[in-house]
Amino acid sequence: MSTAVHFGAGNIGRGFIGLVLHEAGYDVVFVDVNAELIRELQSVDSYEVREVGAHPRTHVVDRFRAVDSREDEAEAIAAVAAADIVTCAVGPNVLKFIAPVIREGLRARPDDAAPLVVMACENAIGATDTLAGFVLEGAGELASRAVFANTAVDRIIPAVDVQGVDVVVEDFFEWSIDRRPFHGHEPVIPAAHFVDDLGPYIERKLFTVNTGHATAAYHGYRAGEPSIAAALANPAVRAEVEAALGETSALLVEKYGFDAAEHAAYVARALERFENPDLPDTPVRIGRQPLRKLSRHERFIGPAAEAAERGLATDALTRAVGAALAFDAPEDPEAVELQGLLSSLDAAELTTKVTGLTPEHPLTERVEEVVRAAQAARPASDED
Ligand SMILES: NC(=O)c1ccc[n+]([C@@H]2O[C@H](COP(=O)([O-])OP(=O)(O)OC[C@H]3O[C@@H](n4cnc5c(N)ncnc54)[C@H](O)[C@@H]3O)[C@@H](O)[C@H]2O)c1
Ligand SMILES: O=P(O)(O)OC[C@@H](O)[C@@H](O)[C@H](O)[C@H](O)CO
Repeated sequence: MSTAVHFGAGNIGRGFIGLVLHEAGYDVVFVDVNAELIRELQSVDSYEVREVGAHPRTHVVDRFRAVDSREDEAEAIAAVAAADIVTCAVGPNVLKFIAPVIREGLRARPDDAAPLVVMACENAIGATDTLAGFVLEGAGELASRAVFANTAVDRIIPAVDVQGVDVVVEDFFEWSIDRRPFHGHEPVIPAAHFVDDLGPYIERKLFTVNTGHATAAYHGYRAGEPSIAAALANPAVRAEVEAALGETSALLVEKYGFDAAEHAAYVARALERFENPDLPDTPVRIGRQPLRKLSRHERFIGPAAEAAERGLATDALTRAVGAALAFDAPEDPEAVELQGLLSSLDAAELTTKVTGLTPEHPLTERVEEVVRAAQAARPASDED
């Protein structure tokens, strides 16, 4: 039996990647550091993945086990050493923390074992390359023991409060995997699709689905909307989302030669997905970790910088940056840190630190303007 080790038994782990690998015939080993989640997974023989939307369907995942890598790192390492595939969905900022377990798992593999397939499933460009860098740091000799392949993952899974470890997901998913590192020996995962060039897929997804989602979330949050559906029902918010996606569409169509009508249909589908009435989602989940989302190669500055370099419009994307700067959800550590930076740095310092834009970049002046506006709009407080 083939085995897949998946790091991150959260929404994507259980509701998307773990399910797809299970249905591809793999025994799945979930590795997580959330002790309560692992205990819950260890206490059941199966869990349900409930697809909601126009085509509702329920899947049962029943060939898995769960390991708490904080409690029992040796077991997690042994699972990697014996696995055929390792995947992860932990968040891009967490890759460095799972790398040592994967590294020691690689080291423990039999010398004659087939190379381990390693694929990060994160909302970030080149996430597997980033993971590979951490895994092989000081262990370059292990490179021949693994095949690292970048992927793009797309399925909206909010943190719906369901009983136990069942997961509610949208009735759509897309998992695109770069086939080039496999040199013709791709793993058999029928529901995934292997592509010769992942670039267009990951940028289309990140700069359409995630840019649109985050634009709706940040403008919606600032407008006081409680859900993403309500945000998109707010005409002013919807206009901002459509304008921002108009700008990323112009970039993607020019950069990759996408058919404009086909891309417009992809955008329209994304908006429909956001509004799924059976999938309550919130601005706070979608806007989580604003410093990550405002960083240089992410869903706002990534496309806006490239659009500015091409002389394309960026006003809506920079307005979305302004809305993101007002995201002060107290339960989000990055939102709290961002508000601290807004009060302690000047516009130029904050722009450089948060967005990674150089002072001479054609987008920088416009971003500094929205930073100054955000700083001026912040309520005065004692410590300011
Ligand atoms: N939820 C979605 O709609 C969605 C869709 C596509 C992509 N993504 C991406 O998938 C990734 C995970 O998102 P999610 O929504 O599943 O988040 P999540 O919070 O539901 O799951 C993340 C899991 O990682 C675990 N984790 C944290 N540190 C760990 C460590 N050191 N070792 C092992 N596990 C660890 C957490 O305990 C949690 O269970 C993110 O990159 C996200 O951007 C999410
Ligand atoms: O997961 P994040 O924090 O990168 O972004 C929040 C949402 O936009 C994201 O989870 C989407 O639901 C997902 O990327 C859809 O495929």
